[in-house]
Amino acid sequence: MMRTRPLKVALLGCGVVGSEVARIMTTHADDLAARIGAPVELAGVAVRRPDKVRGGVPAELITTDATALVKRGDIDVVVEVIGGIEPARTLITTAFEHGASVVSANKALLAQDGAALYAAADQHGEDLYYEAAVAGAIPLIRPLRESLAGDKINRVMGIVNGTTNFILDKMDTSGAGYSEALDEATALGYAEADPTADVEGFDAAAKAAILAGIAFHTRVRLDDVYREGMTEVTAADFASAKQMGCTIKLLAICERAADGGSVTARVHPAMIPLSHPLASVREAYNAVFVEAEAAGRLMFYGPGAGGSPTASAVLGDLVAVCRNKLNGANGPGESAYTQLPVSPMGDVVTRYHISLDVADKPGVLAQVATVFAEHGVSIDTVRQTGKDGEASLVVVTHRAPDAALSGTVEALRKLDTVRGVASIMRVEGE
Ligand SMILES: NC(=O)C1=CN([C@@H]2O[C@H](COP(=O)(O)OP(=O)(O)OC[C@H]3O[C@@H](n4cnc5c(N)ncnc54)[C@H](O)[C@@H]3O)[C@@H](O)[C@H]2O)C=CC1
Ligand SMILES: N[C@@H](CC=O)C(=O)O
Ligand code: NA
Repeated sequence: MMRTRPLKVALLGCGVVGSEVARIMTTHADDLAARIGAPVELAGVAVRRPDKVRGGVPAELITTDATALVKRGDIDVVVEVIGGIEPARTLITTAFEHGASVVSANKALLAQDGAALYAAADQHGEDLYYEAAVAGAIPLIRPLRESLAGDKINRVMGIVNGTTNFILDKMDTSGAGYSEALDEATALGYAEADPTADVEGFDAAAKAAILAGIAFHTRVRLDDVYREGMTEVTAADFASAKQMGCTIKLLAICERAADGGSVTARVHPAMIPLSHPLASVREAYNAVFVEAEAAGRLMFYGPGAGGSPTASAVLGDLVAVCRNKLNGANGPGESAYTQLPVSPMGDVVTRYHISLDVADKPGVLAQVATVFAEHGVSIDTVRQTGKDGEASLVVVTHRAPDAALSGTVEALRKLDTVRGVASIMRVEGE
């Protein structure tokens, strides 16, 4: 039976995502009401620039006072799509204090203060949903929190940043320059307000922290995630990757240790074979593999960024939260009971692709091989090309602890015959 009194929604932020949320709420109002069992009404929209024309949003709903909006007392759900840490954090906790549940797309905040936000939601009997925060439109958070809640997840690995995937894809396929591709991604609404968050890997690291926390029922914060961005990936790296039958992707990898006693979370560029499903993830699409004990290997794929796809995830959460409100129920809260420590990157077992500029003279190869052996790192393949007394040596290793691999590289740098380390990249997906 349809309730006649509408559920009231406050929208904080009306940028790339917020404007699409407002549009869909308006154009799909009847369907949303039928699915929820009550009408949903946009009761206020907090913006920073009130003079900007916002088609479809009635002028009387616009306010620059987000705090007053969340304190109104008649708001059922606050949708936070302004981003950043403050004032988003205070607005969300104020919303809980004033009887509203929250839907947010804010991965930066959730990765930093998720535990405190969950605690505030729990204290006030409200919901905190954030499907849009990881991998845009792709249903991933709710499958992990709900559908897979009965299974044991051992690994989550994938592409979780649309902007960097877009840039790497353009560099790989059309030879586009980094800045040109970044400008295009920004114009398409994929990039963060400060795109450094994307290209330096902070956005993906925040998502990795969220995914690891949910998957392994523990607390993982942004600072626990090893992070390397993609700004140093060059055309030469792509050429090297091609010679190996690989491409380069920025990956987020969260793993439970084999003994189950710890977890790791990392974000870095990596070479992956062209035959791997992640290699064919193009443009701003995201794809995430989840490996669970009983379920086996699952793959989630779809648009990972952009206003409309992200709004889809926000609207899905809005419907769920509204249903909970009507039923007097709550969705799942934080599940961090395992309290597993997060191990450092040095303990992670990986493979390296190392490209060295060396002197082309007898004994160099043996010298280089000795350094690998001294660090307990086994070599898989070596490729040498030489010209005019100088040579390029490409070494691909077998799996070894990251600390041993980085120690090897440090020692190689000290050899007189090694003129320089042209590139180092991890190899994944084999
Ligand atoms: N754009 C995308 O593809 C995706 C974005 N997200 C997240 O969604 C959130 C919003 O992202 P976008 O819409 O892309 O950003 P945006 O920068 O286009 O929009 C944010 C809006 O919030 C407004 N704002 C900032 N502070 C405010 C305040 N105190 N009061 C009222 N308005 C304020 C800004 O003026 C801006 O219009 C961020 O947390 C972002 O990380 C998540 C997934 C995908
Ligand atoms: N800037 C992010 C937006 C979605 O989370 C991205 O590019 O993936
Ligand atoms: Na999602």
